[in-house]
Amino acid sequence: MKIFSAAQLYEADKTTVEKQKITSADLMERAGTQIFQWLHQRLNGAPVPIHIFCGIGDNGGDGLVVGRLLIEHGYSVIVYVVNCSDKRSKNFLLNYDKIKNVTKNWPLLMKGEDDFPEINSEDIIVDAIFGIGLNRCPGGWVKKLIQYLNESKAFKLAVDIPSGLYSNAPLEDKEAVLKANHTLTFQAPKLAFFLPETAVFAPSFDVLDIGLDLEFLHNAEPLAQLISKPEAQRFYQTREKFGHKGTYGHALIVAGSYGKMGAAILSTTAAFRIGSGMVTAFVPKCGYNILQTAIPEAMVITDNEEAFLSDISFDFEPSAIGVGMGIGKNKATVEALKKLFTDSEIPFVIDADALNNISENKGLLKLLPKHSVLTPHPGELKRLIGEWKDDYDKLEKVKKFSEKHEVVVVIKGAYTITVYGDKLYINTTGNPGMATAGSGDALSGVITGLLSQGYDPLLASVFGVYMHGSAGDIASEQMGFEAVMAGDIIDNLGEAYLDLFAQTEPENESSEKN
Ligand SMILES: NC(=O)C1=CN([C@@H]2O[C@H](COP(=O)(O)OP(=O)(O)OC[C@H]3O[C@@H](n4cnc5c(N)ncnc54)[C@H](O)[C@@H]3O)[C@@H](O)[C@H]2O)[C@H](O)CC1
Ligand SMILES: [K+]
Repeated sequence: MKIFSAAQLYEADKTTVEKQKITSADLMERAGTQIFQWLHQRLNGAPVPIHIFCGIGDNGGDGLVVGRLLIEHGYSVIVYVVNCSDKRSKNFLLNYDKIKNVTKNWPLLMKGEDDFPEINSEDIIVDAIFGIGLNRCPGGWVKKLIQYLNESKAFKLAVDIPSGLYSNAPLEDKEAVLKANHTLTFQAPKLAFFLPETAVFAPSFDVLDIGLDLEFLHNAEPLAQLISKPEAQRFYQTREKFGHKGTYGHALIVAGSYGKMGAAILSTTAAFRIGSGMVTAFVPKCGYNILQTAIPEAMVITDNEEAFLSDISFDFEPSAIGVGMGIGKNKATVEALKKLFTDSEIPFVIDADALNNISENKGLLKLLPKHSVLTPHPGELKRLIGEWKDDYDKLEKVKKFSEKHEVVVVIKGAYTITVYGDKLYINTTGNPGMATAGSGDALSGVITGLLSQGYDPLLASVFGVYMHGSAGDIASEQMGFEAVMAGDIIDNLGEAYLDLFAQTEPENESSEKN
């Protein structure tokens, strides 16, 4: 699924109206009707008080449509107009008139703090104050209203986007954004829903299809691509009936140091579980017995040093190399990396201490084979590219870094974002249970294992991140977030493959769950 900018959505809106020969009011009716249906299906006529806060633009217009339809269906509705300006939009005014046909209780005009209503915790708040047309940070009493609503324990449903959030620009004041419990967003999710500083305001959402012109949406270059099951299914490469272990490559995992041999075990196992034909672990001498005992399927080569890596030499041609998990920052290890990067022509997966060593010895970057995959968590990324002002600045810096060094960067987080040149791929699988030691080692093993099977570096990254997250989701469903350990993620990679094509009950809604 594509993520578009606010400007593109306005453009799509315009094209749709022209091509479908409808009015913009018709489109608003469609949007409002979708929101109404979502609520109606869940409330089923329950007499819960619904407070709808409408701004004076088209987001407010959507709120008025929802209000009218709810009133027509007998719900207990109070509509407020957050009267922050006289510049009411055409479709706001049209629906402001229409709502007066269905109720004697005209919308309440709010002009300041004195007009803030009492809201009980069992009530529902519908936030239709600002949508994607936000053009400045909410201030004055409107900001106070947003704060007042945030303090309420009532369920808060945002229309299109939580008010005060820009769809694709940095946050100015986190005190002036509505903290929605759920957001119903039109046609495509907004970039702000996926970035750490702003995602907290839209912790869950559904995408409502309002029938914007498909040709326009198909041809528009998105800000980012969202990776869910349908995309992952397309990435999957079928295993051949007559394949043999050589068909699926020979991955080399260069990992571990004294006290951190678990990292090597996790990456090696993950490379196997994602489908590598063969996996060799290259570890310091102290890891030999550990690896041979823990993973009998793996081959093991050792360094001359007992406790750290100093000379990474091997006598076969791996089809992919993952390096860095638990290797430490010994000087000799830096030299070993230099030689490894210089001698190899195939792209690497670079993780953990290999990233830290690169950050401290930037010359190593130039030695990296093109299309290598770097998998930093936020701390490692900061060491690599320096500080950033906000999430958007971070993405721009990573894009430049990716372009300059011709590498794929996997920014790990709640929504892991894979960056390649100016393209962004946002993953949708994964959960807080995966914030656990070794989860990153598992991911680097997964990506290395996919590379070894012939997935290209970008696909291996995007698909690997999806599969890793999906395995983590299956693990958490079985045991709860807290109990998940990295090994559980790896153990469920098989289930994640099965889940990829499992038959599921068809959804009877035109919405995408998240
Ligand atoms: N294209 C679509 O997908 C459709 C979107 N719909 C809805 O329309 C809104 C966008 O409406 P728009 O009128 O352009 O903008 P807003 O309603 O978000 O608000 C604009 C309004 O508010 C003023 N304003 C902006 N920021 C502030 C501020 N900080 N303080 C005070 N006033 C502010 C601004 O000047 C304007 O007057 C979209 O989100 C959807 O909900 C359609 O209904 C269906 C098609
Ligand atoms: K809103």
